[in-house]
Amino acid sequence: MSQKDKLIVFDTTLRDGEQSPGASMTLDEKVRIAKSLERLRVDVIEAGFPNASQGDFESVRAVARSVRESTICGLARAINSDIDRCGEALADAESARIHTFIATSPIHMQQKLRMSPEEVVERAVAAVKRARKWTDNVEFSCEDAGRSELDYLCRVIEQAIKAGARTINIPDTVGYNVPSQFGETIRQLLERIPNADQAVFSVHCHNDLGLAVANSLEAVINGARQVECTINGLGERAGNASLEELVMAVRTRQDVFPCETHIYTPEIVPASRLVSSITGFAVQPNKAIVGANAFAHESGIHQDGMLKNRETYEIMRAEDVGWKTNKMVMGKHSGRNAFKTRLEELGVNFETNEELNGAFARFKELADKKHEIFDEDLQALVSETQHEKEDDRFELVYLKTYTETGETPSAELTLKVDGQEQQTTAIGSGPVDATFKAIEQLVNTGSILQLFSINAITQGTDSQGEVTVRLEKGGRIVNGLGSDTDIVIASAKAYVSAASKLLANTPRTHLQAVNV
Ligand SMILES: CC(=O)SCCNC(=O)CCNC(=O)[C@H](O)C(C)(C)COP(=O)(O)OP(=O)(O)OC[C@H]1O[C@@H](n2cnc3c(N)ncnc32)[C@H](O)[C@@H]1OP(=O)(O)O
Ligand SMILES: CC(C)C(=O)C(=O)O
Ligand SMILES: [Mg+2]
Repeated sequence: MSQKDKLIVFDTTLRDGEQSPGASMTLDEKVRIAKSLERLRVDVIEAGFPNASQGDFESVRAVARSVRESTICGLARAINSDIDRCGEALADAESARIHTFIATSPIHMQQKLRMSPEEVVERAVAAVKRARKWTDNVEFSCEDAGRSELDYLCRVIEQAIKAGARTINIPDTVGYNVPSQFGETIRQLLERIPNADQAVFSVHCHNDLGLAVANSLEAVINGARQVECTINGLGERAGNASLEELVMAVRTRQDVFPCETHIYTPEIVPASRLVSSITGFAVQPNKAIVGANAFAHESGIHQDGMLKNRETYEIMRAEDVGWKTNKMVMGKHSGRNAFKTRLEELGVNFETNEELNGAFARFKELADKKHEIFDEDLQALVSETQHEKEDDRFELVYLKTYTETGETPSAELTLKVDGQEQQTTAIGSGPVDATFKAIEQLVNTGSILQLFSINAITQGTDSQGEVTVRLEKGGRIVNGLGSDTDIVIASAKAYVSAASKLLANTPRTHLQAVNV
C-alpha cells in the first residue's frame, strides 16, 4: 500500500467548463459526461449551479441521480436561496457536496459585491452554516483569492472552517498568479491558519497566462490536496487547469509529488473526445496528453530512437491514457529506419539496400508534395516501384466542364493517348465525376477509384489545389497527384497520372511483397 497522500480530483467541466462561451450542454449531454467522469474515477464532479436556471437545477439533479461512485457537487453564492436550491438538487446523490463562495479581493469586494471585508466574513460564515444544514460535505471558496490580501484570507478561511467548511478552495479566478507566488500563498495559508488541519486545501486555477496547470502543481507541492480542473482545460475565458495534464504530471513525476490521484487514466482520451464532440471545441493537435500528436513521431531521428527504445522520446505510454498506441507518422521528416520498419509491418521486405534506397528516395519526393503519407500511399509507392517507370502514356491536353444549377454537369476532354490526340464527352453527378468518366472512356483502366482527396496547398480561394487519386485494379494500387489552381483540372491531372502508372507494366525492382 502506498504511504502517499491522496490528491483529490475535483472536475468542474460541467460547471466552470460550461461557462466557456459556446459550450452549453443539454441535460442528457451532461449526464453522459458525468458517467464518463465516473469511469475516470474522478472524486468530485461539480455538476452545475442549480440556482442559475431551471435547466441547471434539473441537470444537477439528473447527474446526482445517475452517478454513484463520485461525489456530486453544486455551486452556490453566499446567498440562502442559492444554497437551498443546491441542497434540493443534490438530495438524491449518493454523496453530495455544497460548494459556496464569495469574493475576497479588494477589487471584487468594493466594486462588485459592494460589501465591506467584515460583511464578507459574515456572509461567508452564514453561507457555510446554511450549507451545513444540508450536508457535512461543504466546500468554501474565496473567489479571486489570487488577488486577495494574505492576512485577510487567513481571517476569512479560519472563520469558514470554524463554521463547518471541510474543503477550502483557493481560486486564482483571473489566472493572475505565477507558480512560485501561488505555491508560497498555499504554504503560508497552511502554516498561518490555526485550524487549517481541519480542512483539505484545494486550488482552482484559470489559464489566462497559460499557467493554470503549473500554478496548481506548485500548490500541490506546497500542501494543496485537491485540484479543481476540467477535461481539455475547458472553462471560463482561457479555461481551467486541464485534468489530463494535472493527473499525468503527478503520475509521471512521482519523484516530485508527495501524493497520488486515483484516476483511471485509460479513460482520459475517451473522456476528452466525448467533451470535445459534445461542446464542439476541437482539441488542438499539439495539446498535451489528448492532442492527436501527443504520441505521434514524424522526424527520422526521433523515430529511429523510438524504434530502438521507446523511452528515448516518450515519458508516458500512449496506452496508459487511452490511446490504442503511439504513432509513427510517415512524412518528409521521416528516415530510412522508420520507412523500412513501417513497410515491414505492412508485409513488404526489401532484398537489397539499393531497393530500400530507391524506394526511400521516391518516398521523400512524394512527401515533399503531399502533407500526410498514409499506409496506402506507401503501398502504392512500392507497388509502383515494381514496374519500370515509362514515359506517361496519357497527357491532358484540353478540358472544358459545364455546370449550371438544375443542369447535368458535363465534361469535354482531349487527351494524348500514346502520342495521339483523342476527344470525348461525358456527363456525371458533378464536374469531377464527368471528367473522370470522360478520361476512363479514353484510357479504359477498368480500375476502382479508392481515394479522391483535395488539399489546399496555400490559404485563400486562389490557392493551388493538390489532388490525390488512388486507383486499384487486381490488387495493384497506384496514386496519381495533380495540382492546379482549378481543382477540376487538378483532379483530371491526378486521374491521368494514376492511369498512366496503372497501365505501365514492365517490372522494375525485385521487391518482395507479402500480404499486400
Ligand atoms: C468565478 C465564477 O465562476 S463565479 C460563478 C459564475 N457562474 C454564474 O454566474 C452562473 C450563472 N449565473 C446566473 O445565472 C446569474 O448570474 C444568477 C442567477 C446567479 C444571478 O442572477 P441575477 O440575480 O440576475 O444577478 P446578476 O447576475 O445580475 O448579478 C450577480 C449578483 O450576485 C452578487 N454576487 C456575486 N457573487 C456573489 C456571491 N458569491 N455571494 C453573494 N452574492 C454574490 C453580485 O454582487 C450581484 O448582486 P447585485 O445584483 O445585488 O448587484
Ligand atoms: C466559483 C469559483 C470557484 C470559480 O470558479 C473561480 O473563482 O474561478
Ligand atoms: Mg473558475
